[in-house]
Order: sequence, then C-alpha cells, then structure tokens
Amino acid sequence: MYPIAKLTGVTKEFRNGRGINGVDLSLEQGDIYGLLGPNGAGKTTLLKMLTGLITPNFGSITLFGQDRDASFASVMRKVGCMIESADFHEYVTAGQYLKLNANFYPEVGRERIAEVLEMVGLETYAKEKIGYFSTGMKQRLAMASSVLHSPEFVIWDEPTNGLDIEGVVQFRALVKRLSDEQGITFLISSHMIHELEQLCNRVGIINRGVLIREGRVPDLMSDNTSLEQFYMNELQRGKELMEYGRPVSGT
Ligand SMILES: Nc1ncnc2c1ncn2[C@@H]1O[C@H](COP(=O)(O)OP(=O)(O)OP(=O)(O)O)[C@@H](O)[C@H]1O
Repeated sequence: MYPIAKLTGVTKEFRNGRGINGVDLSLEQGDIYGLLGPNGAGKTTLLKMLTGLITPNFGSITLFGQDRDASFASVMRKVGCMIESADFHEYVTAGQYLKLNANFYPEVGRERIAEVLEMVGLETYAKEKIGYFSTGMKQRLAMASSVLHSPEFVIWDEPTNGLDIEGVVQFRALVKRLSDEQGITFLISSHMIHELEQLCNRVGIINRGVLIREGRVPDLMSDNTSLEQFYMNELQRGKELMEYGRPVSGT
C-alpha cells in the first residue's frame, strides 16, 4: 500500500530567507496526523506545498502514490483542504455557497450539501447570508465545504480557530467519525495541543522550518506526562542546540 502523502526533502526558501527546510514526511492511510509548531514555524507553508499553492524549491511530493504535479487533477480530486481563512462572498447564503462549490463535482447533490451542513452543526443556517455569520460559523462552513466531495485525505490548517467549546467538541467527533467510518486520512495543524493529543495517532513538531521530531503519540509521550510537556521539552532542546551546540538542561 502506498503512502497517502509523501514528502521527500521538501524545501522552500522565501526571499526573506525563511520557509521550510528538507522535510521528509509520510502519511499512511487512516492516520490522523497533527502538525505542531510555534508561530512562523512553517506549518501553513508545508500544507500549502502539499496542495500545490506554493511550489517547493527542492524535493518531491507524492499523493496516493503518484507524483503530485504529474497527476495534479486526479490526485487533488481526492483531497479536501482548508488552509487559512476562507474568502466568502458575504451576500450568498451558506447553502448557495456550497451549491456553487458543488458545481465542480457532478456527483455532489442537494442531499450531500444538507449532510455536510449537518456534520458541522450549521443545518439551521443553510438559508442565512454568510455576511451574518460569526468567525466560528464561517470556520464551520469552510470545513463543510472542504469535505463536500467526500475526499479521502483532508488537510485542515488550524480548524478550531474561532470555534466555541461545543464547536471544538463537534470538530473532534467529526474527525473521529470520518476516520472510523470512512478511513479518511487527516493532516491537521493546530496550536490546540490538548485537542491533538486526544485526536491524533501521530504528530510532528516543526520549528524554524525543520521537522524536528515526529512519531506515534504514545511513543513520543512515553517519557512525558503530556504531549504539551514533550513539545515544550523539544523546543527547549532545539533552543539549547542552537545556542550551545548541545542540550544542557537534560531535556
Ligand atoms: N509568501 C511569503 N513570503 C515571505 N515569507 C513568508 C511567506 N509565507 C510565509 N513566510 C514566512 O515563512 C515562515 C513560515 O510561515 P508559516 O505561515 O508557514 O508559519 P506557521 O507555522 O503556519 O505560523 P502560524 O502558527 O503563525 O500560523 C514565517 O517566518 C513567515 O513569515
């Protein structure tokens, strides 16, 4: 079985010298993979490169075992993504917005639109203009839109941004449901480390553009009481390596 997504030596250097550097990453079918890292670490850049929004300077990317660029249309058909906040036309309703997106997918009908609205708890707002939506409601709508065409691989950048407590709980249940029932693979970047700890089977930590650690959550946490503690230790270790060339605090 091929990996759902595989990045090999993926590098992007922006003109300001920042970006990401030599990332190797392989996602297997059914993974719920959490991407963690400080602000500006390179999470969004990595997700954008996976989906073709940014072209890497070096490295290769395969999706579903195929070269991402050579088979772009066919592989991207199986990917659903929500990267950075969606740009909505404020004067259309949630239902109309999804209907517009559904035009790209002949197999997506009215029932599927109702289904995804229900999935994200917006079923009573189908006929409301997006201009009246709160930040969290727009986030829910973007999430609904990203799974409209029943993708096999879902990429979400900070999906819990703006969600209320109920929304976060629903989000977690939705990921688990789609993973358990349909075997969908997820790549989720988030600062909500407790969410990722509960949700993900694997996580990776990216810092200053480098994937510094990654693995199965129970393995990474074996010497730590929580994923948060592991994460803080790893960042501290990275800082010491940069400053002193070796870890000094025993982390
Ligand atoms: N188009 C661009 N041109 C120049 N620099 C960029 C560009 N896009 C991102 N960067 C820089 O690349 C680095 C990584 O940015 P990125 O948005 O991937 O970080 P992030 O981990 O998603 O951060 P956050 O958690 O704050 O959303 C940052 O230092 C950012 O300033």
